[in-house]
Amino acid sequence: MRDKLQTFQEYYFPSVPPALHPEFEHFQQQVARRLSVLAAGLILLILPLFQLFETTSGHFSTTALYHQGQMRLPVVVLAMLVIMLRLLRPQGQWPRPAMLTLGFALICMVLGMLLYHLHWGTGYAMTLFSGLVMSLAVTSILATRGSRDLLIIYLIPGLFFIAGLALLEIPLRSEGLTLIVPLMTVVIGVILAENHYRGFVTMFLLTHHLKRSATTDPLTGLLNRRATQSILDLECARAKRHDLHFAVIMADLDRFKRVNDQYGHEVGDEVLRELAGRLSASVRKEDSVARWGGEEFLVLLREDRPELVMQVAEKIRQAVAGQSFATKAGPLSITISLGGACHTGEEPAEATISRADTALYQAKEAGRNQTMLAKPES
Ligand SMILES: Nc1nc2c(ncn2[C@@H]2O[C@H](COP(=O)(O)OP(=O)(O)OP(=O)(O)O)[C@@H](O)[C@H]2O)c(=O)[nH]1
Repeated sequence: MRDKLQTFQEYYFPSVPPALHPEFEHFQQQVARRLSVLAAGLILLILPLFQLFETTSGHFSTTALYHQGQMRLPVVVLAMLVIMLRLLRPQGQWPRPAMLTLGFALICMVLGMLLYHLHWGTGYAMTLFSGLVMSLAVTSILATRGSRDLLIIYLIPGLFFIAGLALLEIPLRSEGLTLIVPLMTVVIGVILAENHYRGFVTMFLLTHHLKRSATTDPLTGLLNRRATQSILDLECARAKRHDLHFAVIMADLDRFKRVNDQYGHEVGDEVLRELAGRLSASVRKEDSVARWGGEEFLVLLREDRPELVMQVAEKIRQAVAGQSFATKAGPLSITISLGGACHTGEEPAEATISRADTALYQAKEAGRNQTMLAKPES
């Protein structure tokens, strides 16, 4: 029952874990960027067309046309501004505020026009009322935070509209305008917006999950080989351009086959997981730790001083050998061998790794539980 409830909640009310909030914020900005440009484009297409249609229809007085134009103009200008921002500042933080302002202005416009036509009894109010329903559908799609955004878009214009109705003494039951229609519209809008928002959350969580699976090793949670290769290529490019060098340490558990053979793969996996934690704890935040292969790990240091590389490698060696690994087969004494290499000149990452591998091989040859540093590239 509890599991079913949890599945129901995850399916219908997915939520973003706090740790992912900054990434989700970025995702929402991206969605808002796309939607705001779409909305601005539609506004620029539709509002002038309406104005043109009304001007040529002959149903409106010049004054009414002038007032309608005045109410449409700010929204059109805002839409133009959004398009300009997209062109001038494609990566700026404007999309969400821009979208809220656009939605807000659109609703102000429709409600203002509705009030205007109700007050002057032009017979156009019902058409505008349909326009209001359409705008609600549009704004609920624009609301990337569901009903929270709708509240911002509707609250103030809605209050002004109600105040306007009271001040101008317009009866609510006018030209078929009943309370039930706006209420139903609001309910549908909120459901649409919330559904849309939850769709975003699900899409974000799925994308995040896919990205994570593509870049991390499922057993240890460390970066996988593919992701590390891209990072190393970037580091090489950075080293070439900014003269910022790096170093790699290859680390390989000693006689790990024996652990597997003696205690089974599950215990071996426990050791690998525990080792991942110890490796990560031995380096700085700006460094990276990756699972390079079976029981082989790669540490990328944003440093290339040989004495520091040796110091870190030694720290890792001691972190492994100095304390036994708690497993379900009991505490196990494990050791690790390490080989470090500093990136030099313009050598490709593979060359640095290969030198670190050679140093690692020498450490194994020298009796294991050792650290060795590769000679600089000749
Ligand atoms: N449990 C577990 N074992 C793994 C995993 N990946 C690789 N291994 C094991 O790691 C062991 C590697 O053995 P070898 O390459 O012979 O090396 P070693 O026994 O560590 O000996 P040296 O490296 O020479 O010290 C093999 O038994 C693999 O099965 C894994 O994901 N889980």
